[in-house]
This record gives sequence, C-alpha cells and structure tokens, in this order.
Amino acid sequence: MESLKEGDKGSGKQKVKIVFVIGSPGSGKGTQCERIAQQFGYTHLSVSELLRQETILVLELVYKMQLISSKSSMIQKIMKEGKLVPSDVTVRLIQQAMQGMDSDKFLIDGFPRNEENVKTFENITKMEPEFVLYLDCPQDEMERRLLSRNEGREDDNIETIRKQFKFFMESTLPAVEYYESKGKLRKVDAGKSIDEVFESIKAIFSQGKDNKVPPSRHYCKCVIL
Ligand SMILES: Nc1ncnc2c1ncn2[C@@H]1O[C@H](COP(=O)(O)OP(=O)(O)OP(=O)(O)O)[C@@H](O)[C@H]1O
Ligand SMILES: Nc1ccn([C@@H]2O[C@H](COP(=O)(O)O)[C@@H](O)[C@H]2O)c(=O)n1
Ligand SMILES: [Mg+2]
Repeated sequence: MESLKEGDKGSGKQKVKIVFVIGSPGSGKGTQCERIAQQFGYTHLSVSELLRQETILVLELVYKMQLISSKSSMIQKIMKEGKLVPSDVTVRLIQQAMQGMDSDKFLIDGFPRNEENVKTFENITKMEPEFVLYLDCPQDEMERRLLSRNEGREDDNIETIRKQFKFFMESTLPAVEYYESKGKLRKVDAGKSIDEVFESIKAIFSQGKDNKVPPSRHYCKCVIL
C-alpha cells in the first residue's frame, strides 16, 4: 500500500488519514464505527476483531498441521482476562491490516488502550492519528449494554467487564489526556441513544480539520471496582 509507505517516511504530510476510536467496553465504538464508515468512507478496523481473527487463523493452522502456537493461546488468554495484548503484537496486526486494504482512511476501533500502545504505534508506523474520537459513557449504562450484547464474546461476563473498566480508568485515560494535550481529542457523550450519539459524531467528522472542537476536561465518573 503505497500511501502507507509514504506516511512511514515522515517527510512532509502524512497521506493516510487515521482516526483512533477510544471508549470503555460498551461505550458503542463498534456500533458507531459502522455508521461512520458507511457515511464518511472510512475503513473500519476493530482491533479486538483483528486479535480474535489472529487466534482463529493460528488455531486452524494448528489443527491442520499439528503445530502448537503459544502466540494464539497467549492472545486468547489475555483477552479472556480483560488484559492487554502486548503492543508490538497489536500494532503489527493493525499495520498488516492497513497494508492489505485499498484505502487511505482508517478508523482504528479500540486503540490505543494505554500510553505504550501510543508509543509503539508511533515508533512502528511513524504515523499519527488525525484526531481521536472518545466515546464517554457512564459505567452503569455500559455494563447494562455489555450484559445484554449476546454476541457470544468470551469477555462479556461481569468479572471480565469490571476488570476492563478498571484497566480503562487506570491505563487508557492517561492516553486520552495525552491526545487532549495535543489538541487532538474529540469527546462525545455516548450515554445517549445510538442516533443521538451519531448526530454528535457526524458534526465532528463534518468539520474541516482546522475547525477544532474545544478540548474538555470533563469525564464521566466511573467507579474503580
Ligand atoms: N447508544 C447506545 N444505546 C443503547 N445501546 C447501545 C448504544 N450503542 C451501542 N449499544 C449496544 O450496546 C452493546 C455494545 O456496543 P458496542 O459493541 O458497539 O460497544 P463497544 O464499545 O464496541 O464494546 P467493546 O469494546 O466491548 O467491543 C451492543 O449490543 C450495542 O448494540
Ligand atoms: N488495543 C487493544 C484493544 C483490545 N485489546 C484486547 O481486546 C479486548 C476487547 O477489546 P474491545 O476493544 O473490543 O473492548 C480487550 O479487553 C483486550 O484484551 C488489546 O489487548 N489491545
Ligand atoms: Mg467493539
């Protein structure tokens, strides 16, 4: 993918447009990314989907070739516990997925999760997001949504969900603040209905890149359980 390589060189302007989408589990990242992709022509990459696919692909290989893959079981175990997969594994998967797509506009859903994710992405790809969309939602609402999601996800259980919320508060919010300090954060109230949240998001994506939304330091209060 030529444009990605040009972005890598760090000379001049980055051609590939990247938007990171951050939010605690259940804030509606996947739901809203599908709409953004459809309306604004972005390619949606869900990081947890990439990680799950990696697990399935390697497991299929194990079945066919009787190999043992410690990498795939490592990813599966980490995700089941609501912990973070090592940044280099995740970033290389994102990079591979971007290189395999004929697109120059990407929504990276579920990334970054901590400051190490941020630095690893910058070091490996030499690229930066145009802005970061942060879906801010009250914890009790996210918990309700996840417990009724019904998509067979191994991490949709109360124990893992609460670990994920704790991780978000302790490790993801510092990354949110990093982008806020760079004037790149676009925060929306994700506690409303799907349509109302998308209205706020549309206003952000419809703005020119010089028309900055004033940063805000207000976050939904979440309890660390
Ligand atoms: N604004 C909303 N109001 C009510 N339900 C919603 C809203 N947004 C999403 N949902 C529902 O909540 C559940 C979680 O949404 P979604 O999968 O988009 O969240 P997510 O942030 O991608 O979560 P995860 O990080 O776990 O992947 C889904 O069942 C979805 O249909
Ligand atoms: N940057 C990331 C993103 C996700 N994970 C792992 O996937 C789980 C589910 O992520 P969602 O975005 O779907 O909420 C998450 O709990 C992590 O285990 C990751 O490691 N790194
Ligand atoms: Mg999701």
